[in-house]
Amino acid sequence: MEGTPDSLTERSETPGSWSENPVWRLYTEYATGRRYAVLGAVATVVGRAFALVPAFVIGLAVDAIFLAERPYALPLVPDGLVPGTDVGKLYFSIAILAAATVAGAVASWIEDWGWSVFAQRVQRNLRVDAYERLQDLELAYFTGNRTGDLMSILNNDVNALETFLEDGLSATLWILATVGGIGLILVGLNPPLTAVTLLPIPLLAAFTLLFTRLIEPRYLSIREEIGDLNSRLENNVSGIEVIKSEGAERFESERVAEASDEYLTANLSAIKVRITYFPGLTVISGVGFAVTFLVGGLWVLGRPVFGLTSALTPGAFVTFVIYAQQFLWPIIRLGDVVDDYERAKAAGSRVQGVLSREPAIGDRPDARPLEIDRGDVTYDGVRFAYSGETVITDADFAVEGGTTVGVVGPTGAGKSTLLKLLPRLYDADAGAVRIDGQDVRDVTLRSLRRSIGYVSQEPFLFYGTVAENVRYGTFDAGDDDVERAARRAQAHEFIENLPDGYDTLVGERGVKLSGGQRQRLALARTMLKDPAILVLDEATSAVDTETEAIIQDRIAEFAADRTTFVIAHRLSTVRTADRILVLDDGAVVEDGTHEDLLGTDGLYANFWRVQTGDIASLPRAFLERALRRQAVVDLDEDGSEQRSN
Ligand SMILES: Nc1ncnc2c1ncn2[C@@H]1O[C@H](COP(=O)(O)OP(=O)(O)OP(=O)(O)O)[C@@H](O)[C@H]1O
Repeated sequence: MEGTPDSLTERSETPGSWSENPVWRLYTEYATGRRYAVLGAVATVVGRAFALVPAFVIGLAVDAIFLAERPYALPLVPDGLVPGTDVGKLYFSIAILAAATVAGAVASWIEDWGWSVFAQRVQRNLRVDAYERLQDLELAYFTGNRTGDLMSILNNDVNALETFLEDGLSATLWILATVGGIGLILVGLNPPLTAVTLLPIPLLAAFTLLFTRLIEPRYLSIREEIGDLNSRLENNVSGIEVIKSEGAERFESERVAEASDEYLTANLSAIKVRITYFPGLTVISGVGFAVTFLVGGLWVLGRPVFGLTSALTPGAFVTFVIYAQQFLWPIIRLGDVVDDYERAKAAGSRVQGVLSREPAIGDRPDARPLEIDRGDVTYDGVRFAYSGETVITDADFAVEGGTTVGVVGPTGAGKSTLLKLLPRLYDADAGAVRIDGQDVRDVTLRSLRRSIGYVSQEPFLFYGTVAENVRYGTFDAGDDDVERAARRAQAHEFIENLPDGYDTLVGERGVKLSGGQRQRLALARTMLKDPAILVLDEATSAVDTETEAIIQDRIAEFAADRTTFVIAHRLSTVRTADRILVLDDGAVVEDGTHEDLLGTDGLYANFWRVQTGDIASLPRAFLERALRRQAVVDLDEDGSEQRSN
């Protein structure tokens, strides 16, 4: 529902959804460099094959050179290549060991390269897609979630998924190749002893299952805590001016410490489980290995175990024991993979929360581009609520194209909200907003927003040059157009006085501009866009009255042939408007020209008295209401602003 965004951490309950299997989903949807994964996979298997060579050659050398128990025969190596003397065979064995080591190192390089390129590309694609989907979501989603938490999803969670792809997938294949290859060799060498080696496997599997059950909720809670911590840090860095001016450093340090403590607690809880798991795996496989060594050793000595025996030469036993150790080691490494996978899964469920959310405001399937004729705007029985809190109770009015309409009213009356329904920053809950007879929900968002210039109360400047900020949204505009727009918005003079003129860097880390200068840049941006409909939401509130008078002239000239809404507290800003709408508690209570409204002697007339300093003649009822209204906007216990009635 509008205004009630889902929680970021909401997880899909669909069985088999990709939060259950993030790797598969990532692989199928985001892998553009699959050939790199294939290269990595081939290199993993080939590398494993080279790693098997030493144990085999050492066992063979013991039996053939030192004990003369079997002939020196290597698979794939023609007998003619094998030297005749024992010393020659020893050198030959060492040469093979060296060659296998070098070949293994080359394979390892290719393996790392292949998997890394693959994982980095998936990470890039996933981040870009998650960002695109996020920015398509409606404004309510952003006001309902914390910036730091969203950043944490786009950064930390996407990175956690990439880590698994880079290390986890290659390690899984490495384990499969090692266990499969060595398992086959062990069976070939001695099936009964292989059965002994396999004894700890069911125990390892049960232990791993228990680990995943315990670690899963802990990793999810870590991801949530890191989101909380990020939000706190992001909020404090943005609000550093208030922290300093309020002397709230200690208070904020404590809040950061609290969030860090919660993150620490969540981490320690997971660490306790993880550090128990790894030694547990080592103990189980170590005991298993000791049993293999004992049983095999007794068999080499010709002693049966539980009535069972098997023929085994010392060299074959050496080979078997080295392989058995190599067989159990990957199973311990499996712990790392399971651990990485569990982290990736927790991160995946959060990324999925973004990816699976459909924008509440988007184009209908049959949406057509908005066609502007005269620029008439109609609000037809419009109602709107933020999270169930009704703000627009009934807006019903029609504005003729080309008209300039002032919108005034007490603070919190719903003026900004009313006009945010026009470019569909929010959608009305009931009724319809129409432009030239077309319901704004029936036209494409792109065409709608191209046709409306919205200058908000607190304009945002991106880090970049002044020219880039003015050009924002009309990216193909030339320098002359930018300058013309800046002159119209009465911004050219102060821009020329900046250190690098239009090339001065502004926004975060750039030159600091005053509120009035920012507003003029935003105005220039909208004038450059040249929209058919203009909404100025307190757009000149921060400039001094003298400059405002000059801007008013320019705005009037610019607005002459386009439908314009001007929200203002300073009534002088809207005095000359063709028409003024007075809003109170979400409803239009008065409608007319400045003179009409003074004649009506209602809310507007009283505002006018306030602004002309004629306080003495204000009716008592108006003053009492104004005082009551001040009490309406209150702070709740969390410190967030709320309407209390
Ligand atoms: N994103 C939001 N989520 C929830 N409530 C909101 C949101 N934005 C505004 N409100 C609430 O809606 C009411 C109307 O706000 P709005 O900004 O439209 O009033 P306004 O008349 O423009 O006020 P002002 O003159 O102070 O700018 C206020 O009570 C405000 O607290």
